[in-house]
Amino acid sequence: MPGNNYNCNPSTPRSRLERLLRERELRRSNRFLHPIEDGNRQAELLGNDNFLTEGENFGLSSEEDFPEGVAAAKAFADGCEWKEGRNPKQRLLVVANRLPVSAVRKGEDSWQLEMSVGGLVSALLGVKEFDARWIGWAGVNVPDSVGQKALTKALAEKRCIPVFLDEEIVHQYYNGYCNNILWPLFHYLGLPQEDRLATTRSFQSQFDAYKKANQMFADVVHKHYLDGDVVWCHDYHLMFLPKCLKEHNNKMKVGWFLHTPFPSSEIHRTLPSRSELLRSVLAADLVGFHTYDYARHFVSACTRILGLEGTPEGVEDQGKLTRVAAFPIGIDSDRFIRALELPQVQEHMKELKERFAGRKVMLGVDRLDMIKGIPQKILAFEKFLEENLNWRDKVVLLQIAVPTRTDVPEYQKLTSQVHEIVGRINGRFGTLTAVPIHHLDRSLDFHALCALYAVTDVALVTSLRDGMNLVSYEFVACQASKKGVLILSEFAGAAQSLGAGAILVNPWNVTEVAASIGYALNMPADEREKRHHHNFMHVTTHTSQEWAATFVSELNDTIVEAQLRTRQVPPLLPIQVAVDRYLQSSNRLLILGFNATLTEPKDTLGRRGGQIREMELKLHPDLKEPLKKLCDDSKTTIVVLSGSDRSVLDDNFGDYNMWLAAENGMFLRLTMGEWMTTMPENLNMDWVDSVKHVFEYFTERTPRSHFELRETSLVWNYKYADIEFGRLQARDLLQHLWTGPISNASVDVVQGGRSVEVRAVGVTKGAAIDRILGEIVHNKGMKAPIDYVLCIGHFLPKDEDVYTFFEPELPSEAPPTVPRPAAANPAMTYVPRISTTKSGSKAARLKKQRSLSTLEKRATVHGIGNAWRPTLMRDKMSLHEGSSVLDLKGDNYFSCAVGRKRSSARYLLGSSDDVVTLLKALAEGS
Ligand SMILES: O=P(O)(O)OC[C@H]1O[C@H](O[C@H]2O[C@H](CO)[C@@H](O)[C@H](O)[C@H]2O)[C@H](O)[C@@H](O)[C@@H]1O
Ligand SMILES: O=c1ccn([C@@H]2O[C@H](COP(=O)(O)OP(=O)(O)O)[C@@H](O)[C@H]2O)c(=O)[nH]1
Repeated sequence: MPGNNYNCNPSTPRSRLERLLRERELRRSNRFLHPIEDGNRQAELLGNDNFLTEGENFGLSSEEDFPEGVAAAKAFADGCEWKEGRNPKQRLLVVANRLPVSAVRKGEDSWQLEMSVGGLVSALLGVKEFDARWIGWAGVNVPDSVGQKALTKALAEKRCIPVFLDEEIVHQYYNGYCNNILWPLFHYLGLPQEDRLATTRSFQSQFDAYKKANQMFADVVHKHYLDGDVVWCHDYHLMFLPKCLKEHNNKMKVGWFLHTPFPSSEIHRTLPSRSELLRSVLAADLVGFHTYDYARHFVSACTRILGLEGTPEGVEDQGKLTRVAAFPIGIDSDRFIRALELPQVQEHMKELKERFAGRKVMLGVDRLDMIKGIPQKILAFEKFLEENLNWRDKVVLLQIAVPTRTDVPEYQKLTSQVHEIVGRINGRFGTLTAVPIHHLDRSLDFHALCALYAVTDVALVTSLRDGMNLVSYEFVACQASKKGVLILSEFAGAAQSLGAGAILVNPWNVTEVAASIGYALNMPADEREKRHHHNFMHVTTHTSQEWAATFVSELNDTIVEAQLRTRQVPPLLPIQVAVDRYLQSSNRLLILGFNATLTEPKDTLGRRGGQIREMELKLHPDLKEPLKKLCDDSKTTIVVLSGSDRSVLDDNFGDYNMWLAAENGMFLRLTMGEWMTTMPENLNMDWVDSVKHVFEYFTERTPRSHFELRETSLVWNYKYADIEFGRLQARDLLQHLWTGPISNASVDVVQGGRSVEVRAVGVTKGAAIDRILGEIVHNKGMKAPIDYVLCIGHFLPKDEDVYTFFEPELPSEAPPTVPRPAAANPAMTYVPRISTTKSGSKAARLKKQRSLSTLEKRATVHGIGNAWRPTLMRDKMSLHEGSSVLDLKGDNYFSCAVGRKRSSARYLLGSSDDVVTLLKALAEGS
């Protein structure tokens, strides 16, 4: 129980930032307090070079440790603080396509396990803070159960759990969808160009295999999952996994991290399965990227492609927030630093120095992948040799090109291409005893790699795109004595962290890279030292341990924050209760919004394709019948309260027996009667023309935006425009309005999700309902109090006062009553200012609406109606006998927000389809 380990403390961090700062301090002091323990762990690890024995490595250790990140997160969550010493490690299920070990079959039931190559594996090897298990594919097809059983057992010793994928799935999912479609696309190489038709044809079957494979990973997770585990999904192979996991168990803590770049939304939108993949990832609680740019691209794809809301925190869909943030990965730098002290590494270094004595060593270490820019690198080196005769026998380029994804044709082509260029250059510049390029199509073991890093003068990383590139980090970690130079592609994520110390290049610019090689080789010692120092500090402080601890602790926080948010979300409307109470009541009032309450719900496609159709507001066809029935019930009064103008309400509801309140309640009519205005007197509308001018300007300059000129307000709507451009334009528009046309005007500016509305002060639904209610009570000559109110709408926050209007001041308070009014005022004490107007031109109506209704005149004559008062008239209202207009008995009030999660309404309904269900039930019941 977390509670046992924590102690409530007033200094408990209250905010995320505060907690992260606290955690950082804890981590630092822990490093200082437990250096030996840490050293032992390294020695243990290094003693088993490149191999994982039980209980060591990537957080798979069984030894107890100091789980600061988790403890602090829990402390934050519980409002308590980590108390003392040791705490059980948090269980972590790491799910990645590739296991840290790949299996080679040695017999029917015997297996040899080899270290897998790649940055993802390297980084996760450094994660030691957790009680982790790794779920993934062992890189081999095991069709027989004997083999599967034996391999499962062998892997269990490394705390690895296999997912068995057959050859066909691997072909379609890994070689096909992952490495031939997603990988090039995410690295800006586009969808496969050659054999386009074949690709298009095979696309669907590959995507199906991708989903199937993800489900297979999910099935294994379910088998091993225990309550409270954190499930951390990795990379583009498993974008479908968060959805599979959450569908099975919504309580699971799920994080997803992408190790590659996430491209601009313009690239992502070319992918046929673009929306499905984004939605699946959004099922996670926390989504992480290496850099802020990738995170920004992802959020932008969600807003542009899915039409969701991007916030500084992440992506919001119907009140559900998926947090999106940047978590730059690092390496286990100590592991490299310590390795350099080992005798076998020193021996390697000596050999290398002797072998290349008198020549400067340049190094490239990459998987043989088109994103790594190996041909570009070699061509730049060739150019350097061409232009610098004096360096030809004084420099050597060692290129380690680790074979990868060899079943994918693009990779096979790349291999031949690189071989061809290397051969040509060596033929051109080589001598009988030496060649300028040593190209190795193989991987090196850890010690050989460390030695190579340490003797290198210039490391050359020319990735065309790269999620991070850990080779550059490893090189820096091994250069404490040599202080060599790093030439780094500006398109690698690492450029954002090591950019200050490295020489940044555009790998496509061969001339620039060649010149940088010259600059690096000739760089004076003091400049090298300064640059190295800067990068070394970064690499040794931003480690893979920090990366994982931060991600997991943020994930824990995100879940706690989501729980807090959920607690603030009103519950769903208990439809049956609302119906039962309705049936038991005798004087009911139903206040219904129009847009998104009584209209048909719009799906995303409709939003993109049906602007014209959608802009014309139409009553949900399924509502016609129940609404008619409810309107004809003498015990029920219905008001449609909308921001729309009168003609829209006339068109949709003219045939029903109900009250229409247009323009946020500023105009009112019983469908049998004429329009009246409830507008406050002296409503100053002088600002309208200048605001209209500004709205016109922005509408012209924002494609697919439009504006509505209403009598009491103007609305500029950019719902259908490019969302980011729309927001920028809205910001400009507001800035312009505030400093100009409305700087002194008595207006309210209401910002909707995708709209800006300017209204005269006092034009809110809440203020209007007060006056509308008065008019209804008067018009009906109500004798008995209203004993049931149902108020449903998709109202903007500014208009939510309509929900609170009917709430009692205090929960236990009796409904408002007022003393019996004076005889001089026979009807009631409320003072509506209502005047009749007829439909006509807007200008004509604007003039007419100022005339007074009989009711208003009467009130004025009695000396109480001169001005509209913003106070709650509800509290002053009473019936003839002095009893209150409202007698809701506390519980007979159902306020309900449709399609919103944050609301002051008592209840929620998902969409207007739920409104249909409810109104049908009310109609049927009565
Ligand atoms: O598993 P493979 O198909 O053999 O590929 C190896 C790995 O390549 C990619 O690595 C990425 O992760 C690194 C660490 O975050 C990052 O530095 C690098 O820029 C990326 O390319 C891939 O994302 C991994 O899933 C693969 O395992
Ligand atoms: O012969 C080799 C060459 C590379 N690597 C490792 O492969 C990883 C490459 O990671 P990087 O992030 O640079 O790129 P990725 O291959 O993941 O795209 C680094 O940790 C290297 O140490 C290795 O173990 N043996």
